Amino acid sequence: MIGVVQTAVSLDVRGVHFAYPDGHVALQGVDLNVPRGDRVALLGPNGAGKTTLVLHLNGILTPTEGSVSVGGLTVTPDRATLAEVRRRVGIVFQDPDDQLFLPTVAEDVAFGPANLGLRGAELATRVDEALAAVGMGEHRDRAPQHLSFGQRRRVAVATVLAMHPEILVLDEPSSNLDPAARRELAEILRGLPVTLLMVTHDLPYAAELCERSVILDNGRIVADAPTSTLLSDAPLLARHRLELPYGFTPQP
Ligand SMILES: Nc1ncnc2c1ncn2[C@@H]1O[C@H](COP(=O)(O)OP(=O)(O)OP(=O)(O)O)[C@@H](O)[C@H]1O
Repeated sequence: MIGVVQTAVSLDVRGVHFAYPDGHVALQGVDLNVPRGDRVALLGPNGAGKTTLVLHLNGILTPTEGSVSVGGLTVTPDRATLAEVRRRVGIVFQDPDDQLFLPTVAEDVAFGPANLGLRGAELATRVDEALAAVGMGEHRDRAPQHLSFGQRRRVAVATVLAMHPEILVLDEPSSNLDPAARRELAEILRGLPVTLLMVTHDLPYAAELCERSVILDNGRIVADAPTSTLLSDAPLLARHRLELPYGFTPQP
């Protein structure tokens, strides 16, 4: 087992409402509890509120009503709490270019732990382990902008793993990956001993990686069940604009 994560803590979202400054109500009373070590897929149509919910998990957004806690720590907007929450919750955004901005892969991966105060051998070990976990060690001295999209996605995952997060949140990790890169990323994610929350439109990916799935629609959780149960419910999927690829049958 790779040594990049020490503990996994649970996520507790209670009664979260959120309205954007223009008044648009994006979340309308979301409850979601993820026990330690579980892997949960967050499904739902465009505009359902998935990214808005993710942005609450490390305090980028603050609920209008309700609360979010991470391993028992309630997310509040004060600096000390936010620093600890962001250490515990690592978010891999959909576009890796949002997370890569330094001249080399190794510098990008070192950036977060260096900000936590790590230096020298300890920092080097973090970088080596995170790059090894995503199979990108040999690319450490390359410029991120010269890598393929799938390689940049892996490096973005490494930048988050290097922080030793307890909860890993991924926003559409399989999008724009070729079939081999998609499968390899699934193998990497399956091997990580973290609590995992994955936003995805890729229902087979949810089935492959997550024992449980929730559907968010119109700012509300409308289903929460084992992934195979949920994906076998054709009327439920149709009601929430979710479609299985042709020929895919969920395995119990
Ligand atoms: N900055 C903003 N200001 C106002 N409304 C916003 C803002 N960002 C998102 N919204 C609205 O909030 C709702 C939820 O958006 P969100 O991006 O969370 O959906 P999503 O489920 O992630 O969608 P997708 O699958 O398309 O990524 C949408 O109706 C969207 O138009």
